[in-house]
Amino acid sequence: MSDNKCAVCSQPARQLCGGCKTVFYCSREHQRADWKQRHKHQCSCYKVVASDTLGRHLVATRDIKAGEVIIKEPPLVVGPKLCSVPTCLGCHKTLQATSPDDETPANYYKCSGCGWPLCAPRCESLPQHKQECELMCKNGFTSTITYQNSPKPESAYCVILPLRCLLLDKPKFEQFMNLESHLETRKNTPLYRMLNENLVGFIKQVLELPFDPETILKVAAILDTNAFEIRKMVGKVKVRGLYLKAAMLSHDCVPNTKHIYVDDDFKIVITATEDIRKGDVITTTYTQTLWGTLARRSHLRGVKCFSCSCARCADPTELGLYLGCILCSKCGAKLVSVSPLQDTAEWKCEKCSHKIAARQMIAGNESIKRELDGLKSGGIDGLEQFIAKYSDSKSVLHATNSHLLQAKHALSQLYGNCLQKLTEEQVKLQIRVCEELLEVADTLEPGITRFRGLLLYDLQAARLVNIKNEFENENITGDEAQAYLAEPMKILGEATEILRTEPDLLYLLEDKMKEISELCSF
Ligand SMILES: C[S@@+](CC[C@H](N)C(=O)[O-])C[C@H]1O[C@@H](n2cnc3c(N)ncnc32)[C@H](O)[C@@H]1O
Repeated sequence: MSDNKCAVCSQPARQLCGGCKTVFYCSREHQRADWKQRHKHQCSCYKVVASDTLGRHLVATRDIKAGEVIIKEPPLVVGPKLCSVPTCLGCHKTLQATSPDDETPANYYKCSGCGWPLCAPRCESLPQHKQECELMCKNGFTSTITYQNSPKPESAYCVILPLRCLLLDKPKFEQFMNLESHLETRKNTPLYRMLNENLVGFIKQVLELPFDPETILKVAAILDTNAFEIRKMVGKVKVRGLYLKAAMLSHDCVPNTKHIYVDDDFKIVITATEDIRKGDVITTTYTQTLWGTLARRSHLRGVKCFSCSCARCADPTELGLYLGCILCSKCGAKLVSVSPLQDTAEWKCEKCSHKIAARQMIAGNESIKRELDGLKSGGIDGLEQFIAKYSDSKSVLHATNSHLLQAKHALSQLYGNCLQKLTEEQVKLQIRVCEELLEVADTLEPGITRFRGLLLYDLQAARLVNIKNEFENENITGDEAQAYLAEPMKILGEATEILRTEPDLLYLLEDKMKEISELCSF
């Protein structure tokens, strides 16, 4: 006898909806009736399937249109990252100091129970903090985090999110523990040796909870494998959240969805960025689009414990963009890996017989990465110099090399924030850089992605400034300027449509629209 009940009459049922495979019916009649009334609006457009390469993953059960919401769900649990700047354990905003006056220096508000810094008394009683607070009070634990002028990441936060998982009610905890952990692979890493001391010690000795070390470490490993990094500009939120359905999304280096976080409870909304056909795998990315294959695969192995073999990773040319490649020192053609899914494979020139070893390639990449990382915080000048140096005809980097693209992306963002102050040359460079990045985005993050939306915006804004400059320099007439304005304005419409699906960017959109209407009023 089946335990499943008909969604219409609650009688025992065996017939499963073929679309979402989650709802049962006792008969065809009840299935048809329910479809018309309710289920066609609720039937999910994906199912969870398993394969040897991807493990459990999501597959589209029907054609999905770009812009369609695939999943919207609240988190099972939310909390600070393992090492986090002081963050409110109630509302999860990055903490602001209380306003100092003559008698009281700047400080954080501290929870009256456990002493962890919070925004204000109102955050003490929020449900996500209550249970852990009572437990810490009962065991006499008080946080020692203090206010610092320039807040630094605190590793003390590593205990909070795993503790919240351990405190989930039984059915939720069981669902959580059913997720992939890769615990055996993680156990011998420096991070897990640290967690074995600090996290296990805190849960067992300080809080005296009856969990064995294996379970505690598995909780941390499940979080590392499945949690999403939640970022919200408002309140500078930077925490982690675990979503049961979204955790089933597999990775692809050219994903077909994007996600945003909405409402105070950080619901995740997964949206298709392109049309997805019935039977296609629904994917997200766990890594950085602008990194080359060696860097992406090494990152995925380190943090997610698998070796990616997606179409982009398997292609020595990375879909024709050659992000991870350099130029041959002998003939100037491109050096590509002879076997991109083997990180130790040598790199060979596409034209001549020149070869270099993988370790040389890795060392070269690391050295340029260090140079670029040192510049990113230094502002416009450093990035301009880096781009000029590596765009030189003698450079080993080509226009779509990963390091150059990252520098161009960082520069386009800085330029975009001060467009009206740029020199005419800088405006022209911004146009070139945005055009190049857009070509890359069209291949690697196609469709209605945030990356494309912001680039379209910055490109059109730069084109408008350029038209204004040309008009002021009397290179074009007023009528010509008005005619030239038509195209950027049309493309701005497309950018606005994309960015409308990103509520976090709405205020940015308003600022940019104001700037653009000022630009157009010449
Ligand atoms: C967030 S979980 C996804 C759900 C998981 N597959 C499961 O069965 O529970 C991430 C894990 O899925 C697997 N995975 C996801 N994308 C993959 C890919 N492109 N290739 C190989 N494994 C992948 C890896 O084991 C990874 O650590």
